[in-house]
Amino acid sequence: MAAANQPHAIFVPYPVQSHIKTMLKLAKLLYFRGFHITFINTEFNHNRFIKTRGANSMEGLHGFHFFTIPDGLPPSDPDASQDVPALCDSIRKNFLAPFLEIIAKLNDLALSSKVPPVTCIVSDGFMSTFTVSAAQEIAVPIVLFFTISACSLMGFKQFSALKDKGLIPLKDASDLTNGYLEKTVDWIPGMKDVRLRDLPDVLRTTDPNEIVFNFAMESVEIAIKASAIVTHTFDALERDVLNGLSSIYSQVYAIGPLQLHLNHIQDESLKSIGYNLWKEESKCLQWLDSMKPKSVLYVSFGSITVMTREQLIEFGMGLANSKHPFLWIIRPDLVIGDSGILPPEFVEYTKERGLIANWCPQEEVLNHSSIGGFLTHCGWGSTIESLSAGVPMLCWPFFADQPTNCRYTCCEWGVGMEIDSNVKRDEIEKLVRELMEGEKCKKLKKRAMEWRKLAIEATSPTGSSSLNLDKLVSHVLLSKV
Ligand SMILES: O=c1ccn([C@@H]2O[C@H](COP(=O)(O)OP(=O)(O)O[C@H]3O[C@H](CO)[C@@H](O)[C@H](O)[C@H]3O)[C@@H](O)[C@H]2O)c(=O)[nH]1
Repeated sequence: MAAANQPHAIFVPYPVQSHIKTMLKLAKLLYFRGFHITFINTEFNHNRFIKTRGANSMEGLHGFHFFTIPDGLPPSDPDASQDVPALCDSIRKNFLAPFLEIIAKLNDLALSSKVPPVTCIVSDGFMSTFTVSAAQEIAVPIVLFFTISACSLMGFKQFSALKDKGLIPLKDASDLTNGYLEKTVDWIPGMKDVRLRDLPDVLRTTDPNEIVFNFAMESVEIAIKASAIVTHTFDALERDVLNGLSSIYSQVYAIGPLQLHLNHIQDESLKSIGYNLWKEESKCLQWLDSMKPKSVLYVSFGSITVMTREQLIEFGMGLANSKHPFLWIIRPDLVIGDSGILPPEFVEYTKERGLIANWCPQEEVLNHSSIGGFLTHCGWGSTIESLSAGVPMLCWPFFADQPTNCRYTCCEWGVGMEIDSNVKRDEIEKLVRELMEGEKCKKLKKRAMEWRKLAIEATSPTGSSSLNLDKLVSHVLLSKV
């Protein structure tokens, strides 16, 4: 029997690794504050979790259940990331009906007291195209959780204004290379000196009907109708942009970094329900145990980035020539049309000081005493995890919000150096040396440790993120619409 007055939140992540992980963390935090949780994955991702983590892997928290929605896409490789434009298109067209069916089913179960009635929806900001109307239909509050930085959310939110001003879509493909993207945009609330190229690269299209461009623009516009907006950041890190967002959306809460809140919960059951769609290789931590403090560069490009074999080799030979130890995550689907096998000279040069794995427990890796730097694609999950661990970064943004995160990491927060998009081994060698040794390295590490301290403060019981989370729960999630 479920308690009829227990709050019941439905969680709807955007169906890719990083978003699911961040949403699961917030769901667990609410669970430990007494919420009943229904978490919705696509069938594709649910099956991947079961395949990777085992048949019972989605169990272990009483009152924390999973439901699935078909993703509406043709069958694809069960170990690979999916096609983002196809997903966005399908979300707009196919997700509302099965979502309403789940809500109806839950409310039926509530009639026989098997679950509490649904009281609120916590939707990924990029699922707003169907979740906001569903919440209105059943008259419950809806929180849109953007699992990205405040600066990149602000970047996406400017798309409609940039379009109205005729600045995007691009007039011609030559605008990608003729310096047009260097144009400064000086009127965005809370953002100074950003160039078009620092905004989410989804705007770099010449096609006004491009799917992801329109999907992103629509998602952040619909967000105005939500009860509240949440971002995975903290006030001290992005105060100006958060103030800017508050002038656009009615209630904005920065509640990150979520892992640091979870670190306060001393309950073994927290470990049940894992976050990863790939299996973490624990050999990584054992290998790090054998390395010297702060000596290892961690290299990972997240869950969606892909690259050519030529790019992989440039990274590999740059790492080899830098002579620094490294742990490099090469997902099975990282290299386009290739198994990612590196040339014999790379293997020869690095066999004593390099480890390659398919996937690792990244947050444990970043917090390991042997890690001295992170070569990243600037996904927001990786960026905030690196800031939380006090680890400086080399940045090679690949797509979406990553150019914005890169700009802030390097120019505003002072904890990173950017790698040219046309990656070359000599530049990698030079930047790895700069990050891991010498004067610049000291400055970046000092700054990274300062951000770590502020992140820990924000998630202490009286810190800004903890207070924002308290307010989010009491003023929004437990309120009536
Ligand atoms: O071996 C690995 C590699 C990664 N991770 C985890 O995977 C996540 C990767 O997330 P992120 O760094 O955000 O990268 P993407 O997977 O690329 O994330 C997508 O979603 C993010 C927002 O959630 C966006 O910022 C990115 O641009 C978008 O590509 C992080 O939590 C990592 O800890 C592991 O646990 N082990």
